[in-house]
Amino acid sequence: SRTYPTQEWSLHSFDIGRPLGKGKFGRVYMVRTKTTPKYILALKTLYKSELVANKVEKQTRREIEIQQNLRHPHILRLYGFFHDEKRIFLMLEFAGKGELYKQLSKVGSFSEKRSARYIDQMADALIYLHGKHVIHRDIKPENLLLGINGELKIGDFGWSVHAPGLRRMTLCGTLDYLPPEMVEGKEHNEKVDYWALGVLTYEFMIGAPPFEDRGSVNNTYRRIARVDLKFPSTISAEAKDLISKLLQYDPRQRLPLTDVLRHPWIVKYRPKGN
Ligand SMILES: O=C(O)Cn1ncc2ncnc(NCCc3cnc(NC(=O)Nc4cccc(Cl)c4)s3)c21
Repeated sequence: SRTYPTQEWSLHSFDIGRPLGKGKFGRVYMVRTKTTPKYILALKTLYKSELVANKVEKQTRREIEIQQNLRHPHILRLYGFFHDEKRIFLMLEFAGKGELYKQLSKVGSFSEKRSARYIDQMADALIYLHGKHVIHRDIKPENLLLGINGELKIGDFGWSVHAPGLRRMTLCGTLDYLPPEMVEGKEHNEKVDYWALGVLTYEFMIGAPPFEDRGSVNNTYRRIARVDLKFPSTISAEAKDLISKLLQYDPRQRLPLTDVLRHPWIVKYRPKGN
């Protein structure tokens, strides 16, 4: 393949636009390259001191190495990175419609049709990821973005690893998406993303994750370990069927992603012509 001249990138390569969001480790800015043709990107700044303080510098390196080699329409591109003495800068594909979780919290929950289309795109991206033996491990609405045409983009590979992995729960994000095997600290494989896909499907349609207990972390753990799954009556039988087949305690019982793509609930809402 053609080898591009490794352009030396720096902050001076860009006109800085509006801030897009405030992540945990730094801000994200919309930027435009000064080169012609001009490209619009999202520039994520990560403060080295913060990465060291949170012991995630190794993860950041791993994320950069993993995400730079991924090319998929539903995975946010990481074009490259550069750093100065204080910060690391990630040059990311700009997601024109921003953060999915903001839309979800604005409307409360998505229709079955909108949810099914997102899950169809997620399954496609995860098949690609797992094909490269990468597990995302942090599938949740906060890590999903929307492209300019409303298409889903998985971002933030800050927790992805090459399968299989064993993760200590250092950076405790939300536990709601953790599968039983991770709650129990066992070894895990890409099937953790199958479980998270089931949790995501549930949260898209109901507006809250299935095992959430806002009052107690321990009770959330318990509900996950028991797969204490309840559906409101508003959910269609086909949606319940898919979610139940993904939220299986035994990772080996979880519905393979290729069968997710063929599931009646997904096929029913797939746009005609693809
Ligand atoms: O989301 C927003 O704030 C707003 N927004 N709106 C549009 C838009 N278009 C693109 N990107 C955006 N945001 C950046 C998304 C990320 C992708 N990849 C990341 N990687 C990361 O954070 N890695 C990381 C950090 C700290 C520690 C470790 Cl271990 C890993 S963040 C956009």
